[in-house]
Amino acid sequence: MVQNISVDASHVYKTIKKQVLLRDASIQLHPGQLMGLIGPSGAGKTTLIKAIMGMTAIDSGQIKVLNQSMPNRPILEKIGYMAQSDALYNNLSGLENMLFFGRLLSLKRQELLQSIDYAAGIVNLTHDLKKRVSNYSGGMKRRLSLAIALLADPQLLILDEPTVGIDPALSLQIWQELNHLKTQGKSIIITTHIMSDAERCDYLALIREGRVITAGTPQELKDLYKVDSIEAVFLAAGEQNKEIQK
Ligand SMILES: Nc1ncnc2c1ncn2[C@@H]1O[C@H](COP(=O)(O)OP(=O)(O)OP(=O)(O)O)[C@@H](O)[C@H]1O
Repeated sequence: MVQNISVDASHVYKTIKKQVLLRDASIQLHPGQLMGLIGPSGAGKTTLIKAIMGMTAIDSGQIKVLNQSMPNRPILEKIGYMAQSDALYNNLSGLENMLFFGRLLSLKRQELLQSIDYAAGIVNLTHDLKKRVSNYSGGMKRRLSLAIALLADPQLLILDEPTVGIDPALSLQIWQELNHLKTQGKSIIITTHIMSDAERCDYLALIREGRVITAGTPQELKDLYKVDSIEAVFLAAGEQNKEIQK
């Protein structure tokens, strides 16, 4: 029987110009689960998610998304991706951006318009869609990028730092929607430096120097390191990793 795994990355290595960006990195994610990748800046979180999507070639290891080996173009279309920096057209309005990116999807016009309506509502941009993106704040641009990632109703959502620059009330609203998407069997990967976001993940993978140094539910990790916050887990796991490297 084929196992139902949304993301199965195993023993992934990636080196660029002699710098090892990923070393023996493995993560697994099942339908309906949300995983948070946390780790210091430059640890390899973005590299890992790009490898998962097949956007960056790996040296060795295996990556499967929705049971298919990556890279795989039809599978890539089932992934909603929000990059760390917003890839938006500043001279177009929010709506025009959504129409542009939406047209790259195989949706009928009516379906696309409904999707735009839904996604703009989730991120609270419905009343700003006619404004030019050059007049958006940083947080509004992040929200528009998230709405674009949601357009295809993707099976897998990959969000690189989704709540940066977003105020707490809206961040809560976005979390409610992510939790709702999970109940529909969607899988979600986020990267974050925000500890309150990390606490909301079903699973966390702590990444340091390209390695997944520890993984588990937030509670499992706190129990494992006998601490009461993810911040403390992060520090304790980092110290332990340094000892192992010596
Ligand atoms: N195309 C590239 N060429 C050379 N080095 C790269 C390339 N892409 C990433 N790196 C390096 O790989 C390392 C990991 O980068 P990555 O963006 O994956 O980190 P990150 O954990 O996502 O960091 P942050 O939290 O700051 O976003 C960094 O040292 C970065 O400089």
